[in-house]
Amino acid sequence: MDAQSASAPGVRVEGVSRRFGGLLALDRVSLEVRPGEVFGLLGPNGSGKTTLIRILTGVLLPSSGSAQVAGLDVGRHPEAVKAVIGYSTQEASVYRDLTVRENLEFRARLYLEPKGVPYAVQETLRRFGLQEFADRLAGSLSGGWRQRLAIAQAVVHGPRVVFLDEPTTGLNPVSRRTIWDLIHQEAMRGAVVFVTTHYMDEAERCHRLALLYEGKIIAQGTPHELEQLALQNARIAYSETTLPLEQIRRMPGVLDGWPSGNGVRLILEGGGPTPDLPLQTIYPNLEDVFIVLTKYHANSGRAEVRE
Ligand SMILES: Nc1ncnc2c1ncn2[C@@H]1O[C@H](COP(=O)(O)OP(=O)(O)OP(=O)(O)O)[C@@H](O)[C@H]1O
Repeated sequence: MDAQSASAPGVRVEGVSRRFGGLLALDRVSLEVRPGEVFGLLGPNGSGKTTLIRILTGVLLPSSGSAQVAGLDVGRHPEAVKAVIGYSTQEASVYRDLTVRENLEFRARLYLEPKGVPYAVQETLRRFGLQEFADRLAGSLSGGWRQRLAIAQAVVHGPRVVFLDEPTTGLNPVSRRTIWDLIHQEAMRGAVVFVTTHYMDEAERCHRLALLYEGKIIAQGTPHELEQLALQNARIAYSETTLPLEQIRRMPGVLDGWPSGNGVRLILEGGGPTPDLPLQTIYPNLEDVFIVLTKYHANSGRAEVRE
């Protein structure tokens, strides 16, 4: 991150709610993301991730609250917001019957003066390692390379804020790793990068995360902070037991459990009774964190956000 991007405005969301008829899809969401940060939005289906991204990309107005993207108010200046962002959804972004270069040119022309297009395209081909595929039809690329192109065209015009909706879904681990390197490359040039993902192991690669649940942010922080927050509310353990899972899940103090290796991985209520099982305490991963925080929120809201 350079000195200029460190002081440039990123994304600020203050008390944003969004209703669809009787449904409150977003409930007083607040967050702030700085240039140079990769920010992960996590949440189950229907938790409001897409609604939040649609608001931040100037497509949808909030019912209440306010949001600024690169210093621009999304409610007052949606068109100006669209000019400073890049957006890539899973399926929609790449035209399969255009070449890689044509795809990039098409997107660059929407944002840049004609004389700036060739350099932006050439530079993006280079940065994304796409030169040797430049004249291939996008439809003939493998899934990993097509996804690389999808991100490349989201950023070809050098946007200040980039939104990537599930950028690695369906890719093998090697391609996923490459895509994450490219995501961090965008943050390093000073962009704000928003990523939605369902893969918990990948969420660890974000600088910070927000967990959305039923339209509310129930926790936000670095992966490490969220792990610590989960540990304030629960204990994660491994038990080498052959007892049936259903029986284990009904034991007092057990919040959840699932098969793992030769035993069971358990989430135990913090400060609750200890089940009569051989237990080995283990450090939580982000999937554990997600389960702990959503369960506590659903039951009592005890693990509410603190920053
Ligand atoms: N245009 C709309 N009209 C009515 N309801 C909507 C509209 N858009 C979203 N919703 C509802 O708002 C809630 C949040 O949806 P949203 O698509 O934001 O969730 P999501 O977290 O992105 O889910 P997914 O992971 O499945 O994409 C859902 O209950 C959804 O049905």
